[in-house]
Amino acid sequence: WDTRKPKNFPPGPKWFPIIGCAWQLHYLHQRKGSLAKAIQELSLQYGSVVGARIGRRRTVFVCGVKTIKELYTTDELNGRPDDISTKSRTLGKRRGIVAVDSKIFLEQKRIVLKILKEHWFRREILGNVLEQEVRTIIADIEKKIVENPKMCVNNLFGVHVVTSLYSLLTGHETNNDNEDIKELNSAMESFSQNISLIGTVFTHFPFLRHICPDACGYNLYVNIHKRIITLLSKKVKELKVANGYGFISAYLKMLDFGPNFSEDQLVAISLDILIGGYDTTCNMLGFAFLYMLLHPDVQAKVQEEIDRVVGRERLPTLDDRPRGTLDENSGWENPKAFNPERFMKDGRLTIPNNFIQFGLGKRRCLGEVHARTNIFLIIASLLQKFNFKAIPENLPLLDIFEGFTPSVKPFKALVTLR
Ligand code: HEM
Repeated sequence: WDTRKPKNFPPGPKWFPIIGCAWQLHYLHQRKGSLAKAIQELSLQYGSVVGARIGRRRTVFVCGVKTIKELYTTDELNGRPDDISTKSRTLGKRRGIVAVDSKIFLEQKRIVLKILKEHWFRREILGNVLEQEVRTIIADIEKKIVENPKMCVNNLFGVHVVTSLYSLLTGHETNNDNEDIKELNSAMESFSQNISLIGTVFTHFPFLRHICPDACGYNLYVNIHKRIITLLSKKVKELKVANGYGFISAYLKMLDFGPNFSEDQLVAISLDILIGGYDTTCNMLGFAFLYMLLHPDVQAKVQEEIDRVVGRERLPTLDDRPRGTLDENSGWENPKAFNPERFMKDGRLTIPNNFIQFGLGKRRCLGEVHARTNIFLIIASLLQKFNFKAIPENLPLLDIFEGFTPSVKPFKALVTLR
């Protein structure tokens, strides 16, 4: 609760007793509309590394590509806190990959990547599963067009993203798949709307969970994780006798590899895969389609390219990816302009070093192959089949909703068959 800053702590706003600088951050967050913008504002004053204290937690914010890269690639900064938020997600003990560090982290991440490479990141498996899933999204949209062509675009993906992650985990090898996917999708929706990566009231003021566990978000946090863990534990039990081909079955065969391998650890890793893959993929798709609405000229160019490379007779497949360019978009020279063509040099796709949306170093995203494949297939296939137009009386805004990770606020589009 000390208001004095430790020696060498990065510069930042003044600390008050108990709350630290939570109030200043909250005020700036409200005024700027998103935490990222609030931190950018602070970095103008204090530099690219800003020191803060929110309740008990000392927090350091890092701004700018150069400093973020340094953060990702400095080993000492790959640790994770052993606190109430990392423990209470997995029933009282730190488990999985995201919330652990040191040797157990390196060992478990290496094994997970090995299993994914051998069992999932293969053209004939990942490509086929995701291509099938895209056909289901298209059928859903066609049905919706008949009912009402004005539809909420960012709600179109959740259940499909869950289904693809569920396939990765289970290989769809049990009897209750549909009911389980429904429950998982509902839990993941609740997760991404109510839980924030930057923490919530009880993570910054842990004592509040004993005084007002509902109001400080503790009960919700524990209950949402419990819902997901209960379902995953049931799946692990079923797959112990089903002997399937998904990630869970492969890991179950390794339970005698050492003291860090257990069913609880397997459930926690599966939770990490869902949490790492759901919100991020849905949000990236939300942003991509919002930009397509705001920039119909870019949408038309992308459609022109799909028609030229793939045609209209069949859906785009993974094999078309090297011949298309639309899954890469971010910008540096004029970052606020939506200009995917900035990544084309001499007719070839050229990805700059600063393109680090999947992180870098030891903590780099382990689902990158899955995410890139899924995003490519969904965007290419939907733009081949449909036109997405803004609705004049309901124009979408680039307002940020701060869920688990930032997303665009729900928006509607007029969707028609091309
Ligand atoms: C567009 C989609 C995605 C984006 C933008 C994204 C981004 C990231 C980033 C930046 C990190 C590093 C976080 C850190 O430094 O702590 C990360 C880690 C992670 N991602 Fe992804 N991700 C995406 C999709 C996925 C998918 C589909 C999966 C699962 C199949 C996944 C699973 C994970 C896991 C388990 C980690 C933790 C790795 C670790 O702690 O070492 N992600 N992701």
